[in-house]
Amino acid sequence: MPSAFPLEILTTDQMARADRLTIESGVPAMSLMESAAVAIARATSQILQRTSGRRVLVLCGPGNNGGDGFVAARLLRAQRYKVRVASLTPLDQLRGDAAQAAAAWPCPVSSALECSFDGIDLAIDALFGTGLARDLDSNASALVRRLNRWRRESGQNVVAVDIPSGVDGTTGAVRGAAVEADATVTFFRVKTGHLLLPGRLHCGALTCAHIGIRPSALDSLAVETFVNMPQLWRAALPLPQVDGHKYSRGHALVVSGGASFTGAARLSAAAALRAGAGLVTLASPIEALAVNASALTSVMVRPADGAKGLAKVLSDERKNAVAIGPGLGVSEESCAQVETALAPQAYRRAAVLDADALSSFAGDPERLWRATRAAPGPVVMTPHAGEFARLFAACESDCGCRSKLDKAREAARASGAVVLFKGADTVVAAPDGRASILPYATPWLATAGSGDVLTGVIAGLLAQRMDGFLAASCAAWMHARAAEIFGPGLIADDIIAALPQVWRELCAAQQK
Ligand SMILES: NC(=O)C1=CN([C@@H]2O[C@H](COP(=O)(O)OP(=O)(O)OC[C@H]3O[C@@H](n4cnc5c(N)ncnc54)[C@H](OP(=O)(O)O)[C@@H]3O)[C@@H](O)[C@H]2O)[C@@H](O)CC1
Ligand SMILES: Nc1ncnc2c1ncn2[C@@H]1O[C@H](COP(=O)(O)OP(=O)(O)O)[C@@H](O)[C@H]1O
Ligand SMILES: [K+]
Repeated sequence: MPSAFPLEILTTDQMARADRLTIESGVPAMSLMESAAVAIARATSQILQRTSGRRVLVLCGPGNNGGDGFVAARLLRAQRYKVRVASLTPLDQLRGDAAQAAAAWPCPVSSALECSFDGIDLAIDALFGTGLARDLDSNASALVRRLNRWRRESGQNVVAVDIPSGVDGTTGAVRGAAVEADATVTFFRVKTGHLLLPGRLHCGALTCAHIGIRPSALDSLAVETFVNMPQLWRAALPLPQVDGHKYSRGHALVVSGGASFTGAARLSAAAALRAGAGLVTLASPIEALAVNASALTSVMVRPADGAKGLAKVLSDERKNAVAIGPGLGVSEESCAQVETALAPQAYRRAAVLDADALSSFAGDPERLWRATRAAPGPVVMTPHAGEFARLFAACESDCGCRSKLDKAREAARASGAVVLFKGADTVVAAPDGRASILPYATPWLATAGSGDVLTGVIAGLLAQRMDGFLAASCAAWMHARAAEIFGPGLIADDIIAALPQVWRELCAAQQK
């Protein structure tokens, strides 16, 4: 996992407001730019010390991102680095702080469109930052492509100021072309575009520098998007109590598919136990009872055929969280089972819907929303991109300018459920507007059954009565951390086996 960031994630509009509020409160804009440049110069010289490089090219754009570049150039020159500056815009067209920063640069400035990278040890990308308002034009795109080619061919480093130029700071989309950076230094708070793909892949090592904007600038921004890291959900993390017992840790029920599709639900069930549920029962079709029973030890198995059988097993109120979908099969009977799992009850049973529990409603998602909205407790849905597209066509059919985060939020509002939108940049969105973005997950997680394990971890946390949004966020993090601990060669079973180590780390941090 990357080093910790501040919890809040901003859009570029929110960042601009925080900036404005800070300047209105009396902090000079130039002092923010100076602090930003100090952080850039520090990151640059750390890399140059490592590579023993001395020669730096700073590419400056038309706005304040370019202004940061001019100031960083001056600071690095003062540290005796050999610095050249190239500008995308004629200097007489610069305005405000950027013009002031350029005026304080004591050496000649060349045109960025014609600049050479010959003999350069490191390039600073200060072309566009959070003010990027449209796709790069052909000149800027050509420059970015030339920079990327130089980086790949020379093996030298590129440091991006605030965000790699061409990445949309809010959506993470590439606007025509985008810089591929080795390190990105952003300011105050990370932006959504740093963590959503493809933006994250352009950032390299991302750090967030304090530049003098006070946290109180967040007060009026109503920030609802957070980095998915332990700080977000640590206070709600369920831990066994000295005076507790297994029932006080909750009882998760996992619904199994037919005889040839039982592995998925067993993975979920084992993961729910490892996530801390006091008891886990597998509701199995009678035809699959023998295979399930012979493959399980600490997970209990009960016969349950179809929706009726499930209703009978669920008549025990102590089964307070149900996971359904892995290996279930796409059918009308599956729809009926999901409706049974979500049926209004006098008590708050929680539910996780994954895989076939979602796909079974592809032809009539409104039917599923009726059930999720009426459900008595928290409901978490865990679609991957294919399942999301099938179920949330309305959130998908747009001009292409909405981000994964926007889509997940919209889906959560439409369904009244927490939506965990899987992938390398897993987003969790709650119907009340809260959302989290997982900053990192190893691609070794792309292996059969990995999603089934995630479903089980969520069910285990929900059984322990964790809030739906926090449980889904925590599960996504634990899942990713377990995979990171295990490392290369991972299969789904290994995620379950690594969960105790994740708990040990979380408990150790809790005791500090
Ligand atoms: N916020 C803070 O607290 C602090 C922010 N700081 C820094 O300021 C940066 C934000 O500065 P910014 O607002 O001037 O925007 P920036 O990214 O330089 O670009 C805007 C310029 O680009 C132009 N332009 C836009 N798109 C274009 C395109 N496709 N192709 C061509 N041109 C395009 C646009 O022109 P226009 O749209 O007006 O035609 C305008 O001239 C931020 O990333 C950080 O580095 C720090 O100093 C510390 C404090
Ligand atoms: N490239 C990737 N990087 C990080 N995590 C990934 C990547 N691809 C998939 N994952 C994660 O792996 C899991 C796969 O789940 P899913 O697609 O449902 O698989 P399955 O159905 O086989 O269980 C999800 O948690 C997803 O976020
Ligand atoms: K930049």
